[in-house]
Amino acid sequence: MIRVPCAANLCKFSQNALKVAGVRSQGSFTASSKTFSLINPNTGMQKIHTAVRRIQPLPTSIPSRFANIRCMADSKVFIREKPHVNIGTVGHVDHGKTTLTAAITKVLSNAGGAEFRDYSDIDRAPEEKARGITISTAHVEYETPNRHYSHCDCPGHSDYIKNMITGAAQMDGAIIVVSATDGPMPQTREHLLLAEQVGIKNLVVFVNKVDAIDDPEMLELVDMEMRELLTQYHFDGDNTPIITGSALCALEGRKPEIGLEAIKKLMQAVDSWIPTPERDLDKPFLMPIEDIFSISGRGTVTTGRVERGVVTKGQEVEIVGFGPTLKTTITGIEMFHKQLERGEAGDNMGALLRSVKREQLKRGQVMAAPGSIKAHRKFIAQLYILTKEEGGRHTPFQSNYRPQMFVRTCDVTVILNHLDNAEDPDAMVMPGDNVTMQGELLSEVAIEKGQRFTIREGGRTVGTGVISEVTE
Ligand SMILES: Nc1nc2c(ncn2[C@@H]2O[C@H](COP(=O)(O)OP(=O)(O)OP(=O)(O)O)[C@@H](O)[C@H]2O)c(=O)[nH]1
Ligand SMILES: [Mg+2]
Repeated sequence: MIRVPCAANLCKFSQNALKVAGVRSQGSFTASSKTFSLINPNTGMQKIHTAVRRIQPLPTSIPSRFANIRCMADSKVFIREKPHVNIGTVGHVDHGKTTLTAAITKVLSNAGGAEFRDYSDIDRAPEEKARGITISTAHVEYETPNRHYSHCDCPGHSDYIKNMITGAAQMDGAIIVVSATDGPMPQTREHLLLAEQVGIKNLVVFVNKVDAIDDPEMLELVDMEMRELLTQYHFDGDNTPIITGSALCALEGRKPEIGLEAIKKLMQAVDSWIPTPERDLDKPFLMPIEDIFSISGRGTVTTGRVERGVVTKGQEVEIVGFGPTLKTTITGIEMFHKQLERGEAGDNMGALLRSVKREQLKRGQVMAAPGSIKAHRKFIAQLYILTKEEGGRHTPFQSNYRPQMFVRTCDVTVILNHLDNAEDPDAMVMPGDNVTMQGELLSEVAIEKGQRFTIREGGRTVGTGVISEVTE
């Protein structure tokens, strides 16, 4: 059963259709609306369905793959499929992230691609519980002629840090806002560093508040400084689009040359410079192993939820983690007690394996397309350490800290140390800190750059992290 995160206003028919498809909404239903849309978080495809008496419009494969339901106010039947991209505004405090978010919705709402969201509406961000950590984020939705966007804006610096490390609202790209009056400031740098470490590859720069400067040379300076910084953090400093304008003017409908027009230019740059993320279905197959059974007369079966890619009966796979990689062939795929020819991202399936013994397998290994992932022992990660209030540690720790690391279905002891080139190798890591550390796992596990994980100690989560580099 999938729970639908947002409240949906759907009529009785849609409710039934969803029920049959195995989708459960947390919201209440009303009898007013006739169409609703489903956004597939894996493929980013958005489908708008019409509610009808018969429950046909929802194919049975929907439940595992669609997670969001949004109600469309009008009752016209239309199907729209646009690629979906997650972005956000980042940058130094007060540089205009929230004003820009509101301005984007205003400009796009005039073109029919958004619902206007007022500044106060966005800034009063709801608190989200992401893996036990409360993060304030506002999610705003809009679309350009080419793509559908979910846009995340956080109220405070620490919320950005948590959000980017936990991936509460994963960003495929971001708009970095920098005020023309100040130029890049400490949090501009910090967000660039974080963006790099969590694997965001493309950024667009918005130089804001140009209405408030008298000296146009200031703009050249900010442009130069931003390109230098981008290059320093391994972004494409030479070619990254830098748009100048005023979010406030756009929001207040003044000076269209730096208001409205700048926002249009910005969204064109976002459309073209931030690539559509590769769909999970197109990636090489990977399923973390949750459980292992041996079925007498048939062989060994592994179960789990397919994280990415597609697998078919007869396909060769590798079992990676805890010891040497094993090669085997999938001789059968089963879902809900039915034999199938293929499984794909989002499916919970069981795989019957050729000539592998139950004793050779372990929860925490992954089953993957050959050569697509390897087991490793050492890595560098960006970590956020929970505060006492967030259920984390009450006391700081130092190098040689040994919590349990949870990654996919695996848990393994990890030794965390300050980096070899750390300024102070004895430095304390305090609850609430954001630190870069190197980790050494006691057993080899399938990990890769960008992999998120949590660290736990005595049964409670004390931190969360993302791997920025695999070193050994
Ligand atoms: N003159 C001028 N002021 C602006 C512009 N954009 C935003 N501001 C003002 O700058 C201040 C900060 O704007 P916000 O949008 O709240 O900035 P923020 O980056 O979201 O700030 P935090 O969420 O606190 O980090 C507000 O007073 C805005 O009205 C602009 O284009 N021109
Ligand atoms: Mg803000």
